[in-house]
Amino acid sequence: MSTRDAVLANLRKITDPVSGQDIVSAGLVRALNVEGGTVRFVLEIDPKQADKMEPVRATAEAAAREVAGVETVSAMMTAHSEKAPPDLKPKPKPSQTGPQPVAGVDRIIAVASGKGGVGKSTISANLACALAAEGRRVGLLDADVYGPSQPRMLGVSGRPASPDGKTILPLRNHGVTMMSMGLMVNEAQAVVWRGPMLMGALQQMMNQVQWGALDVLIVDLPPGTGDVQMTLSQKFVVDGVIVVSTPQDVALIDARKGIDMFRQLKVPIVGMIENMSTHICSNCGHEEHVFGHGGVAAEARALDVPLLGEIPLHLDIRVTSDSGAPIVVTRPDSSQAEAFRRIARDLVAQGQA
Ligand SMILES: Nc1ncnc2c1ncn2[C@@H]1O[C@H](COP(=O)(O)OP(=O)(O)OP(=O)(O)O)[C@@H](O)[C@H]1O
Repeated sequence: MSTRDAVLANLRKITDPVSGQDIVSAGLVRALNVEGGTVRFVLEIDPKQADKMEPVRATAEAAAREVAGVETVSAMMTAHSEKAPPDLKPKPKPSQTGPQPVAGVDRIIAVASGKGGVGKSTISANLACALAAEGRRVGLLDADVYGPSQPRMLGVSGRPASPDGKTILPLRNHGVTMMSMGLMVNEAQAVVWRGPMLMGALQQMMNQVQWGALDVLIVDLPPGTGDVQMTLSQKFVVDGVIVVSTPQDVALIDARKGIDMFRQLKVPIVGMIENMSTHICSNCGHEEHVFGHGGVAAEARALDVPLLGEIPLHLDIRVTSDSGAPIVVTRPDSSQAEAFRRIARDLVAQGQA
């Protein structure tokens, strides 16, 4: 029996609590894909049943893992669609193993940081919205499984649908097409994810999400130099990476490590952005250098990479991000928004985005 048939046989032993049938006969198992020891599939469910179905997903994952030769399993849940026919055909193996482009996507720009909490997601969201305002067709993939924040920042929620069982429909707001790994996995599960599962999920996000025709896909990476960064750079043609840092020494040391890694992976460095550069008091407009100022500019010079811009630390940037409409959308004429918009315009002018 092939691994695929053995996986299906095990999945047939699991009952769908909604229909009472086994989950394969009930048509819940979609996009089953076996590649070497890695098994991936989607459980297509009614979003109202998400809580009830989470144990089923976990059981299905465990059942697939019991099959001899299977090392890693990733099962995701997507919203149910009445029209979807079951799709259990194996996908053709990619002919090449080097970095691949993503269909319909002109450029992929990653946004990285060495350290967490330096504002990488805030910058990704604002840049995406600013590029959309410049008329670019923009996608934003939140690849930060450990702390997905783009659904909150762009004000979208709900589980993405999969109308054909093969592709996943992204969400859209503020002119940006968005998908987050956080919308597919629950956070408690994501924190224990390791290399192969992350790799599988990232590949699914890049290849199975219907991005449509995009001028640029921005990938908001997790902080640091881990599996997601490596997989993205090795499996996909990443046209450039933007490294975000605060001016503090600790953040800069980690940013330098990040730049070293991307250089080794042969990903071009688009430049660095200094975030929380100066603090502007929202009451009196007084400027203060809370984390020092100019540290990133000096580091960029030392590393011979461009400094793309400096974003002030301002309460409105945080409040607008937290409320689901980034500052470039809510207050496009403010000086804070202008800091992002200038970077976006420069990226367009340089042909980067
Ligand atoms: N320039 C800024 N001014 C004010 N607040 C900011 C600024 N940049 C980011 N923040 C706030 O700092 C917090 C961390 O930002 P964000 O989530 O973007 O960081 P991150 O680097 O993506 O973090 P993580 O590593 O956890 O993914 C958020 O509450 C955000 O609103």
